[in-house]
Amino acid sequence: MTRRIRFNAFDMNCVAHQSPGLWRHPDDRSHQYKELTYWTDLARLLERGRFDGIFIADVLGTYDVYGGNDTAALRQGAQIPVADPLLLVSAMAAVTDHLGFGVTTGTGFEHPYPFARRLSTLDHLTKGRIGWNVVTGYLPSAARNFGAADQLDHDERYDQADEYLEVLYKLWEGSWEDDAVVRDAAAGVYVDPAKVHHIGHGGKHFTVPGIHLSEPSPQRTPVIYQAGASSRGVRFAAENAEAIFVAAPSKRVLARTVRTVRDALVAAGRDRYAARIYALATLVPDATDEAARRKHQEYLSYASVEGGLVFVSGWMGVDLSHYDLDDPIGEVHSNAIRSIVAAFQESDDEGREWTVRDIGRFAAIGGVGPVFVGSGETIADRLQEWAADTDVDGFNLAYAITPGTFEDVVRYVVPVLTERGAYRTEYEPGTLRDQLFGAGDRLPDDHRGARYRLGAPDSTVLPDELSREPRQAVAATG
Ligand SMILES: Cc1cc2nc3c(=O)[nH]c(=O)nc-3n(C[C@H](O)[C@H](O)[C@H](O)COP(=O)(O)O)c2cc1C
Repeated sequence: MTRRIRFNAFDMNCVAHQSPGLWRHPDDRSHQYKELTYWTDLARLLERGRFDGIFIADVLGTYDVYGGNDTAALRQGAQIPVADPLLLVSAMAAVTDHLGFGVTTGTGFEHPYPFARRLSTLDHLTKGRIGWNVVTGYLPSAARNFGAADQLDHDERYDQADEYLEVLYKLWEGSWEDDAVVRDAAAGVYVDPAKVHHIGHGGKHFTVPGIHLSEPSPQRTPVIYQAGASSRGVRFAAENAEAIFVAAPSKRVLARTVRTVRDALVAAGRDRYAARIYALATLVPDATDEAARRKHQEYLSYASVEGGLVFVSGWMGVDLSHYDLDDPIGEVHSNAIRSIVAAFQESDDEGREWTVRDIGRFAAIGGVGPVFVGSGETIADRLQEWAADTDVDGFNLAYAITPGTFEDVVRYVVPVLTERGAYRTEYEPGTLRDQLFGAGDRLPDDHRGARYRLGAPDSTVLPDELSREPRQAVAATG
């Protein structure tokens, strides 16, 4: 049977998300990120292309690792200025019916209580099309602006994220019963208090005794996305994620990453295919291979190696301005994104060692994923070959220019894959989770979040008689 390929669009509320320098291209509209019409036009386009969703990245700091300050990042517009990802969703949801929304927020910067409500609100407003990309952060500049001297240690950030998710699962899955809202006009009862439960959470980082503020939304827990690829990150993803973003510069590294992730899903007691895996890639299609090659060359003429190094320094947590451009990357220790360091410490698919210049040039279009250039047929061949050889479910598509790259994908690549039976011909009905797995709107019973449902083993819900006592009494027992 022909293997089906899925697409996600990768964007961010800023200019030239993963293509530093390309904001100078005359056809790039990324500087219009401040206008709703940029986002609503893009959402319509992606839905026309039957993408699974749009994934909106975010950081809460500047890329000030390169050169030890934020001068180069600002000059390059390297994900700065950057605006809020969540506020874009309602507008895009209003002009689409099926497109999913994967929004990124970090677990280190906001208390889970108001965050739980914001995502429930978006799940209601999108009719169940919201996903959350759980990130633990990697920029020390973000931590500093929240009052810390530095970010927590790499693995500790994941430990804290574990508890963050525990609080959220308790609020989303265990607080309100499905039939709690009765809207009984005759009896004058809007909510049946017996069906709303105080979650009773007390942990190392958070104390949340009360109820969730929102009533149950179509999916309750949003689709959980994750992109950590270190060994601790993979364990976290395997326990929580339903969609996993991976990024690797070569097919060999990608295949190994996917195998590791799928093995980890099994080790976490889940099915090998319980999470959809999307690999980062940038496509440069045109009517012919030759036209696409010319277009790629033109894009490269705008790409900024310095901008690429600003990003990679931030991702690696290593100031690459100290290296000679022709130095190999060698042995470095990272407290940022360990998997990216490891990926570049391997030779590329041709067996060459990566130098600092190679990395800067490579990352200047589409970050650390491959760039496929050619006609729709040529690119479809590559995507099908990579999917078959690496076992990914699909691709998370960065852009060289926006929306031009996505227009080209919808125009040249989607029809070829569809013709080959490798791409969906229409959206299935239902929520984002149902679109991804065809197994309903809610988390499956073998997912970690299900353990916090009312009556499930890890529920800490307070007994009714305690939670409905006058507040004084509850405080005394808590
Ligand atoms: C494709 C991809 C997209 C990511 N997007 C973000 C993002 O938007 N914001 C962020 O803080 N981290 C982002 N990350 C970083 C990861 O979520 C994770 O925090 C990081 O990889 C560190 O974990 P690791 O060392 O386990 O890989 C992304 C990683 C990848 C591979």
